[in-house]
This record gives sequence, structure tokens and C-alpha cells, in this order.
Amino acid sequence: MMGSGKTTLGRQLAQRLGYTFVDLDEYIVRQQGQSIAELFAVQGQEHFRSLERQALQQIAAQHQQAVVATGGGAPCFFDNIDFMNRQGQTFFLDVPANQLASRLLRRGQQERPLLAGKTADELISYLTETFAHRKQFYTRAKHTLKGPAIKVSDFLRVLNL
Ligand SMILES: Nc1ncnc2c1ncn2[C@@H]1O[C@H](COP(=O)(O)OP(=O)(O)O)[C@@H](O)[C@H]1O
Ligand SMILES: O=C(O)C1=C[C@@H](OP(=O)(O)O)[C@@H](O)[C@H](O)C1
Ligand SMILES: [Mg+2]
Repeated sequence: MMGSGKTTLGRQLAQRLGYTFVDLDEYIVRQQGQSIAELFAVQGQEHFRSLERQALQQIAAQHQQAVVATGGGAPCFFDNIDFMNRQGQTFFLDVPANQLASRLLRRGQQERPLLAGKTADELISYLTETFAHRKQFYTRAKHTLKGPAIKVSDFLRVLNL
């Protein structure tokens, strides 16, 4: 989910493993020359989802040893979760919705078009409902890390490193 720490922890994990780090959102922003908010506003979410799928496949073809942080929606569209499971290890960061909301309130909302303009109450409702719908995709990841504050050492333990 948004705010679970994919970008932050993915970057730290890659550094610890000596792997390349790729953030799917950052890759798309650089490739398209537009922010995530602009992409949603100008061409719509559907177009963003197709760019996201294309980027995921490009990144997989470009790297052998990389940590990839996806956006929270990526595993929930097309066959992306199956595709990712075929490429390597996949992790679901299962962070409670109230924790996501407190991390994302205000600053985190601005750069995330799905959250922009929501009050605190609207944010918690949206995250709770979206999480409930998306769980069926997230739980197909090979590994789940659960808790309010997941750490890099949690990934390493699961990978026996
Ligand atoms: N493990 C963590 N513990 C506490 N706060 C975190 C953790 N990971 C990320 N954060 C904070 O939560 C916010 C969202 O993190 P981010 O890595 O962008 O999440 P995502 O990429 O999953 O949306 C940031 O403000 C970040 O500093
Ligand atoms: O959950 C989502 O649908 C989205 C998550 C975002 O990434 P983060 O999960 O890194 O915030 C970004 O891809 C876009 O705003 C949509
Ligand atoms: Mg991110």
C-alpha cells in the first residue's frame, strides 16, 4: 500500500545487498518527463497503469540483480503480480491502515493523486477500503512482512541472509 515503506526500505535493502535500486514511480517520472500527479491529471489513471506495466517489464529485462519498489497499485493491475513472482522474490509490506494514514497525512498526500485533497477522516476511510480490495493481490507475494515499522533486517531474515 501507499506509505508502507516500499521506496524507503527498498532503497536501504538494495544498498545492503549491493544491488541496483529502481523505484517504479521514479523510473516512469524520468521516462515520461512528468510527475505522477501530472500523469494522472493529464492522461488518467488507466494510461498510468499501462505505463506502469510497460516499465515493470522493461526494468525486469534490464537488470539481473536489482531491488524494485513498485507503487502500491502495481500488483493489482494486469498480470503484474504473476509477472513479478516469476522474476524473483516478492514482498508484501503489511502495515496497518491507521499507520499508513498517519505517515501520509498532508505531505505524503500531495505527491499521491489518489490521496490529494482528502481530510484525515477521508484518508483513513479510503486507505482502509482500498487496502481491503487490494489484499487479494498483495497476499499473492511470496513473502509477507507485517507490522507498524518494518525494517531491512526483516527482509534479510526471510531471505536467510
Ligand atoms: N519502516 C518505516 N518506518 C517508519 N516510517 C517509514 C518507514 N518506511 C517509510 N516511512 C515513512 O513513510 C512515508 C512513506 O514512505 P515511502 O517509502 O514513500 O512509502 P511507499 O513507497 O510504500 O509509498 C515516508 O514519510 C517515510 O519516511
Ligand atoms: O497505490 C497506488 O495506486 C499508487 C501508489 C503510488 O506509489 P507508492 O505506493 O510508492 O506511494 C503511485 O504509484 C501512485 O500515486 C499510485
Ligand atoms: Mg513509493
